[in-house]
Amino acid sequence: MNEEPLLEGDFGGPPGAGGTPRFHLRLTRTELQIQGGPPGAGGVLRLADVVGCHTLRAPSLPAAAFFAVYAYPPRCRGVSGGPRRRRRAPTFRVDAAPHYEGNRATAERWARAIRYLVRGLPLPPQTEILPEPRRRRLLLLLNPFGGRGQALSWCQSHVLPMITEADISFNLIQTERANHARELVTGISLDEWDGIVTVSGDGLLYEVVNGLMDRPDWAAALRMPLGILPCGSGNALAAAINFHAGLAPALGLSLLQNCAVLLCRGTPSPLDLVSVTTASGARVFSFLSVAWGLVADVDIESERLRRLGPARFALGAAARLLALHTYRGRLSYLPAVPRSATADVAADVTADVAVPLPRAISDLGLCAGIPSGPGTPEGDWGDGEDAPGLGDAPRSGDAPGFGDPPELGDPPEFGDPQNMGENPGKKEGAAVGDAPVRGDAPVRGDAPGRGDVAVGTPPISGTTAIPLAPQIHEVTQRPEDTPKHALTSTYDLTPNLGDIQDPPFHRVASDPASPPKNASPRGGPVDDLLVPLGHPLPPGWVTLEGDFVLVLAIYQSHLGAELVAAPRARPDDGLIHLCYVRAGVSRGALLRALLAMARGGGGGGEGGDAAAADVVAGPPVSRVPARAFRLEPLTPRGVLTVDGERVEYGPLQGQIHRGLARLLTPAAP
Ligand SMILES: Nc1ncnc2c1ncn2[C@@H]1O[C@H](COP(=O)(O)OP(=O)(O)OP(=O)(O)O)[C@@H](O)[C@H]1O
Repeated sequence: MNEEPLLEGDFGGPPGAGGTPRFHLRLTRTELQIQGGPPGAGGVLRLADVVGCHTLRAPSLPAAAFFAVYAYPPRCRGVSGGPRRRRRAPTFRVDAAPHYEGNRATAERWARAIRYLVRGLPLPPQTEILPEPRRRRLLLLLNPFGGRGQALSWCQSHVLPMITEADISFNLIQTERANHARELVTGISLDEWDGIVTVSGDGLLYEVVNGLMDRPDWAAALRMPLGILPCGSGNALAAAINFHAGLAPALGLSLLQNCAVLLCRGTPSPLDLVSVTTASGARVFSFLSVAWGLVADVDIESERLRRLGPARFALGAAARLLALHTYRGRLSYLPAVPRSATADVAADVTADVAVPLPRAISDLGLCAGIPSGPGTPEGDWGDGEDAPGLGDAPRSGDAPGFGDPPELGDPPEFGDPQNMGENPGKKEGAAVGDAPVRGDAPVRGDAPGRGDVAVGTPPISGTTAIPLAPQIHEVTQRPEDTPKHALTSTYDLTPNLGDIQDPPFHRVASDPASPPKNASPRGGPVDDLLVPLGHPLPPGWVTLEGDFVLVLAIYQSHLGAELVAAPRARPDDGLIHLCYVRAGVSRGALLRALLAMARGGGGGGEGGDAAAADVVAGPPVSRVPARAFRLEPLTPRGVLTVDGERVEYGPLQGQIHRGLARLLTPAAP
């Protein structure tokens, strides 16, 4: 309540409330403070929960103007999956001036100021003459079969009304088959859109990223802001966005509502991509993870349990724990740590045998800290019921909740973009097949911004001097040492069925001779940290050889909506968080590690994230921050996934490209 108000004024209630309830409003940068009105009507509306504000007119009160604030504060606590949000639309009457024009000007001043604040746009000092912020146009791509198949109904009931209130115009296209989204984005006209948003799981966004990379103008295409509305079974990126926004862990509809609110408030921010090259030379771009062993097996084997939603992963993991497999292979990586810090990294890596890793890494300040609090506080806007006397503006297409149905203001200034009566989702129905559902006709305007973002990271050269634990042997790697069988074996695509003995790992130092750089086989930046698969690694790389339960290269905090795998990972930290568990781990220790990950993702409720950050960090999970990695499976059969999608089995390698893509995330207040 102490923040300096940007606007302050006295207003009446909605049309049906008559003239008596009067409200005193104060608008600050972070909240709308509502005082007065009937008992219980006051309170504070956090702008973090507000998606838009429209001006309205009531025919029965021709001189008055109204403005409605659309907010979705979290309501119920204790609901499984996190707090649900409930729509609020407090509506205020402006009636101080004798004529409509004067009242409309005041209502519009408030509405625009709120819209600016919600979108994080800089407010000019003089708020009297705010120009209308440009309307955003989103291309929504929806997989009707993602997750439990609820994407379309959830989108219609929860997303489309909200983004309409946020003045976002959209086209909604349902995908008809795998790779449909990928094909679509290779052909779209980029400057018609301010963002591409997938409504499904991580797999659909993976298609979009790689479709943009297929374009000849891939560099410009990757400037297109991307968003995700989670309706899949994994929803890892959505959970990471939720996490970094400081919101309480959420699942299902709660997570979707959170992400929809965040999207309405979103501005583009950098998103790291990892280019992954497989044995055949295919190159894909990944925003989430590369997995081998337990994680990949569970992901692919639980596909048939898709209808269970996120529970499919818990069941799959339980089955895999009972029949634990190990995989022999060679994991090499280019540490992300500068030379001066090698001692700490060495401690971590060597400690694969004995000491937890991530603490030392975070102590080096390489990773941004995780948000301190588990969730943002709820506003004190009543306790679940509508405040008496403070009528909510009707939902678009709903019967009005008060006597006189509000109307648009004057058409020239309050035209379609403000049209409260318009609800594309309800009015027109969502398209099935490739007929797009039109929201409002897209407005042509500025092409999406093309800010400069660093592509790639400077190579780190030099040979790392690492003190070795007694169990680990250093070997100088020469070309003839390259495991030819690993590079030339025929890999089939069935999971490994046999456990393998657990010999100690070997660290292999790389050959200092300067190897050839990896050429870019198709669109995308050159992988300047990599040499072609099959060539000896450049100086500065570290290699571990042995038997693994899992190897996971992850660049987001979450592996699934309920699984925090790298709590300190940020979407743009320029790091591959390399996690691995070596053979010999007990089932109990592995189960504890998985449960700690699940606690971080929501199983532990609020506060779980921070606690899990420490638990997940310890043994048996070893972690190394890296810029690039190479994985050479020596077990001839197994599963490899990129962003949860299966790729050819065999050696692969990847390098991070910092901030190569852009992600729609909420603007800082
Ligand atoms: N209309 C469609 N019919 C069949 N498959 C589709 C269709 N649209 C997309 N796909 C494919 O479905 C797969 C899964 O999609 P998606 O990842 O969006 O959902 P999910 O698997 O439930 O979620 P998650 O990846 O988060 O677990 C992707 O490989 C995608 O290519």
